[in-house]
Amino acid sequence: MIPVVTPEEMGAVDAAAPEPTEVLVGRAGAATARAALDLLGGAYGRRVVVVAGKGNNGADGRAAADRLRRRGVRLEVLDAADLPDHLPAADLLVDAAYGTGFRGDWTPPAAPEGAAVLAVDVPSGVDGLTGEAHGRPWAADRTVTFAALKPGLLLGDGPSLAGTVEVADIGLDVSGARAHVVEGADVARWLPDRPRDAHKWRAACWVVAGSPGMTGAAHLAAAGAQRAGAGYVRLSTPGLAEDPGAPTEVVGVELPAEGWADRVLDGVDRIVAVAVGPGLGTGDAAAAGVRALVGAADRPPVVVDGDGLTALADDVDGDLTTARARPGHGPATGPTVVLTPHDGEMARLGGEPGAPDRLAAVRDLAARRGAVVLSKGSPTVVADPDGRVVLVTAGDARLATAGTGDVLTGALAALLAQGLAPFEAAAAAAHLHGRAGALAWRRGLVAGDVAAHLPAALTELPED
Ligand SMILES: NC(=O)C1=CN([C@@H]2O[C@H](COP(=O)(O)OP(=O)(O)OC[C@H]3O[C@@H](n4cnc5c(N)ncnc54)[C@H](OP(=O)(O)O)[C@@H]3O)[C@@H](O)[C@H]2O)[C@@H](O)CC1
Ligand SMILES: Nc1ncnc2c1ncn2[C@@H]1O[C@H](COP(=O)(O)OP(=O)(O)O)[C@@H](O)[C@H]1O
Ligand SMILES: [K+]
Repeated sequence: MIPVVTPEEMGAVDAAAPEPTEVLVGRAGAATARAALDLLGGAYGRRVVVVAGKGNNGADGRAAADRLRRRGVRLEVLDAADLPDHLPAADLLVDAAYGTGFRGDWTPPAAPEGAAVLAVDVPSGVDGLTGEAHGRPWAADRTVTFAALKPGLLLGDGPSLAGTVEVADIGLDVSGARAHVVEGADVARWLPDRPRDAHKWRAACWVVAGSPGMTGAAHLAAAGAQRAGAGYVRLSTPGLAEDPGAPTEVVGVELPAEGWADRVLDGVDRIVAVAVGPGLGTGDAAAAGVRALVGAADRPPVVVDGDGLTALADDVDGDLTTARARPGHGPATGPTVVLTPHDGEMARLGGEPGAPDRLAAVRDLAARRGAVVLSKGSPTVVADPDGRVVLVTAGDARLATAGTGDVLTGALAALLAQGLAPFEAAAAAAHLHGRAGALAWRRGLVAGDVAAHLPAALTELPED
């Protein structure tokens, strides 16, 4: 996992550092110079313009300039507060105007024609916390950031202005970071090996989704569960007697349109995880069923999505979502519910989509609900009530097609069924879902393709 530290948290890390700022600036400058040489493909005779501000970000840029000059680079260092209308010609522009201490607005003159742009810590003008661009910052080809990623490099305008991001170790201790970016190696570590004596019931899940005449979401969730490694998938659409369109290997179980939660609770003995909500509808019977199931003291871990989330809107203090799972089902301590809202559902749950500090907003909602919250988007953010947060950057705009959220719900249930704790199951599902989209088609992707490529995403994970 790659640590992610807010500008404010970075201030505390900095204050706790045993070394003086000049030493850290020296290392930051050295890392910047290395990245510059890499971008330039050499040193002697190359032309570099460094735009440096009056704070430590500027100091990093000046330290890099000193090193590059010693290597034979033709250097010009310009004061960010006093720039000409036209910057001199250059092979590389080093953007060291402002870093995490930026405030206000920044609309500099255009970058020199043809010059590559290297941003120091964050592209100047991009808010290190929110990723919001103020003014018209330069779009970097590469950003060298120090000690840890900053949220602003991952959120809002950050990803499109930062280019390729490299984290340079400058000797600061970021082991206390509360947020991380998930990598394939993490997912590989969390996934249990299939035991030699595996049998299908070891990873059985029950998908309760869809409504008569609206079965697509249910099929996609079931397919997501199958392809993310569930041993057995039971599918029920309340009020629907038969569902000939369901995937072949899925076992259909009939549920009445009303009062179905009791029937589910009666039948969950061998079921390790439940998914509820996609396409269920927003009628009273559906909502009552979701509330009764989620609030039951003897249910397996459950992932709630779509209309299931709407049914939980009034459960503002998490009375239902903090119900304990049945002993032996799910983790002995910690949350047993995962909520997977998109921004609209997030608002319905009383969360704050579009909050300036998105990580804090998701963390707050998880704490209030006593549940893991997976906030869908670019990137997806997962928070545990204990304050841990991960960002999943694997997915991209290819996933913006109807039904992909249903696939994610099923995949998440399958990972819960394989024994992952809710926080890790959510993070792993989002990662695999994003990778599945990336491994499928570049254009024309539909949600079923994402399910179909989950095995490829599982297979490409590094050996643990
Ligand atoms: N944290 C660490 O451990 C380490 C951090 N390091 C580096 O330090 C960077 C943070 O440094 P920083 O705190 O000095 O802030 P920085 O981003 O240089 O900007 C603040 C200065 O700019 C000014 N200013 C701001 N906006 C402005 C505007 N629109 N227009 C005009 N002026 C404006 C502001 O002025 P003031 O508001 O005070 O008037 C103040 O003087 C960080 O990103 C990283 O690169 C590394 O060196 C090593 C270890
Ligand atoms: N631009 C994007 N970048 C990354 N992921 C995206 C993007 N747009 C959508 N997604 C992902 O696609 C899925 C959409 O889910 P959801 O909004 O529930 O759609 P649906 O209800 O149609 O299934 C989520 O996993 C979301 O994170
Ligand atoms: K900068």
